[in-house]
Amino acid sequence: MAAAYKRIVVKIGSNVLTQPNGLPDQSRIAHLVDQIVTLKKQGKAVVVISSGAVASGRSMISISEKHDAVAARQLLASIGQIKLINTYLSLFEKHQMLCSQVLVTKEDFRDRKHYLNIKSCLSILLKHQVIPVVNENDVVSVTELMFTDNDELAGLVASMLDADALIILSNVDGIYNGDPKSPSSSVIREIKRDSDGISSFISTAKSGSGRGGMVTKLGMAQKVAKLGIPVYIANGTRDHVLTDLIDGNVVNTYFVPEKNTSGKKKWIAHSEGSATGVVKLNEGAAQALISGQARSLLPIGILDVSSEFKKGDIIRLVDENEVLIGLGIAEYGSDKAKERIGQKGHKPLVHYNYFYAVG
Ligand SMILES: Nc1ncnc2c1ncn2[C@@H]1O[C@H](COP(=O)(O)OP(=O)(O)O)[C@@H](O)[C@H]1O
Ligand SMILES: N[C@@H](CCC(=O)OP(=O)(O)O)C(=O)O
Repeated sequence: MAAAYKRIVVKIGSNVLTQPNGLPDQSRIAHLVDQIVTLKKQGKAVVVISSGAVASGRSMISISEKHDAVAARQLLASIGQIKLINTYLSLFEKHQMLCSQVLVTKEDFRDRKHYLNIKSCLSILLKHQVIPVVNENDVVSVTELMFTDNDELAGLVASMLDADALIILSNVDGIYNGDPKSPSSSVIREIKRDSDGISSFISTAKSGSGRGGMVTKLGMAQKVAKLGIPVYIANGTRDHVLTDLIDGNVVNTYFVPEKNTSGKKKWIAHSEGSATGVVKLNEGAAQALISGQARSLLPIGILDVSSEFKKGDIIRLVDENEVLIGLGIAEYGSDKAKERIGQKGHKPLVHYNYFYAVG
């Protein structure tokens, strides 16, 4: 099955690219590039989401403790990203292949127009057989404007490109059912929508230079699988991991995909940050929307419209207890929605084609 994938997003964590002493691991990067080249030669399009700018920078300059953490990260990423991308460039050039640098911030995905701009940028690169090497632009992304980590960015890119698979390479074989270092723990081989209790196995411990840890990997992987894309977490420090994974020969955690969803739903799923309005639903409407059936939100199910929005905006739909149940595109603005609260006979505020249930 995996051998049939045509478009693959590969996320490489900082720890995969860094030696225990913090210096970039040139031979590992070279080995990963070799494997990506093999996949390219099999006719697959590959997009790389590569962390490692800060870790690379750390190997090049020492900075005193007195600088604040944000400024230090900017300095390290600014120096390190150029080093990192140069490493990729020279390695791909040895195989007569072109890679490119795509640096993004959360802001670049803030609305549909910006989202489509990035999508068309990646599409033209792929059309020209270029391997995009994407990273967050850490020099300008600070604090609340940042992605949680590159796992979030990778999930967004895989969804945006409707990838056939997302492969997350970290420094562990997958998600363990306990402490990964304990001999009594083993890798959970398959995670489905109804797999319970996985998060209880995950500690907030991170590897040396990682940012989000396994918690964000799990959340993101479940979301992407729910949108219809298979996700794999595997060990990027193992030899031949990418090619073996595609051939089905390596230990990993596999997230079973659900039914594939439309491009617009995938965009909505990743747009919570750009939602404007909040609409509160009664129990019946909330249940109907999360039932998994094709149900639209009619005004009769609305209890309250608590902030302004325009037609076409992404809005948050919450239940009676203010718990977020989903995101949707508003078919009309908040003024009309307020006038129609609790009334029959009006068109839906959110059509089911443009609703994404968060649970
Ligand atoms: N149950 C678990 N299974 C696997 N890894 C876990 C688990 N709980 C916590 N972790 C930690 O998550 C780390 C990987 O996340 P992270 O440090 O963000 O890596 P990356 O740099 O690849 O993004 C592992 O090195 C491990 O220490
Ligand atoms: N953008 C940062 C990486 C942030 C990040 O998410 O790191 P990781 O958890 O190792 O994937 C960098 O290039 O250093």
